[in-house]
Amino acid sequence: MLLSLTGAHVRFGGRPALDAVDLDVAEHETVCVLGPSGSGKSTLLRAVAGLQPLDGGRVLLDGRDQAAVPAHRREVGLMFQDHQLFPQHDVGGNVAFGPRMHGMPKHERAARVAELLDLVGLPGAERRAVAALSGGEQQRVALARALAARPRLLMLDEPLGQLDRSLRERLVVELRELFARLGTTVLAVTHDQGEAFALADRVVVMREGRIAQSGTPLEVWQRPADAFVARFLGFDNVVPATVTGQAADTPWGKLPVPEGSPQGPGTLLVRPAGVRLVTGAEGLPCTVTARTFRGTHVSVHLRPEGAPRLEAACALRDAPEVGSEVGVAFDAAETVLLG
Ligand SMILES: Nc1ncnc2c1ncn2[C@@H]1O[C@H](COP(=O)(O)OP(=O)(O)OP(=O)(O)O)[C@@H](O)[C@H]1O
Repeated sequence: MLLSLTGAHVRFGGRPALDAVDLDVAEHETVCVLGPSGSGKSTLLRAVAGLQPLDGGRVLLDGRDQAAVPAHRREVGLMFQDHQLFPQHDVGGNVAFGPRMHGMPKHERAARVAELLDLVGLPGAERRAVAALSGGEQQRVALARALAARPRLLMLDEPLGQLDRSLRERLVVELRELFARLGTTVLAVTHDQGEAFALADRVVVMREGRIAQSGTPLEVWQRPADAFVARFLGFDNVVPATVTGQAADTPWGKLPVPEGSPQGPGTLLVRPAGVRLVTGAEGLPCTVTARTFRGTHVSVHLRPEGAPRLEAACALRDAPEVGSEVGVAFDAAETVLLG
């Protein structure tokens, strides 16, 4: 493992910000830490970078305990969300900062800077003023600067935080390609699940200083560990359920569940794609309370009588009007028992 945290604890005024965190990052792996505001993501990065001492547990880089290693001697690069470029330096001066600090000779530095600006898609931008760059360009310069010192581990805090959506979606693809090409090991934190799922080989979901779930994007998406993770991912159709065979008793009535589902009491999730609108008197009667266009589909909000609200994903042309009465049927293939 390139990075291992074992039993990492950090407390602020008695409250845990990191609570018994165990986390491994393998060489060449990109791990994205995801979680709501205040769940401990930045504290985790700062602890690895040596900017935040641990109250318990260990940080190992390449198997070596980092307790006595000061921040500037750890082989990690850190890129913060407000990219903090030096406004008095041009682009080249910003990217060359780390190599200069490490005493790299001038001609080597120039070659390294040119290579990195090429990599991040800003070839020949050395002499441009950072104030004259767009937000996305500044982000790339910050990334080139973080990569310039060739860190063993690159850590990104909300790397694309302030950019608009289309730029973020484009950059996330470019970053993934770049990291694969360079073989960079990356630990990134974000509160944006789309970003995390697009960038990561593995996502780690945090809750109140603890790891709620760790897995590949597909594993976490298909099988959220619990109701918290499911809701954090934006799934709202989550209810208590009791499973017997291939049926579950829920507040929405008896629902079909996949073969092999855990039996007895539990928590059930139905993805919006598994909430089908049916005609006439069939299914669970619901009132349509809202419709939101999502580009590829319409998210339809439904209020059943005396049961928790539901969200359905509908084709654009099939979405019913707000206020209409519809019936709902459930699809076992889109239903998951959590935990
Ligand atoms: N220097 C500090 N002093 C006191 N409390 C702190 C300090 N830094 C963080 N905390 C607290 O520790 C907890 C975790 O904070 P942290 O910044 O790691 O969360 P986060 O997941 O990165 O949040 P965000 O997404 O808002 O950046 C929060 O409750 C926060 O208030």
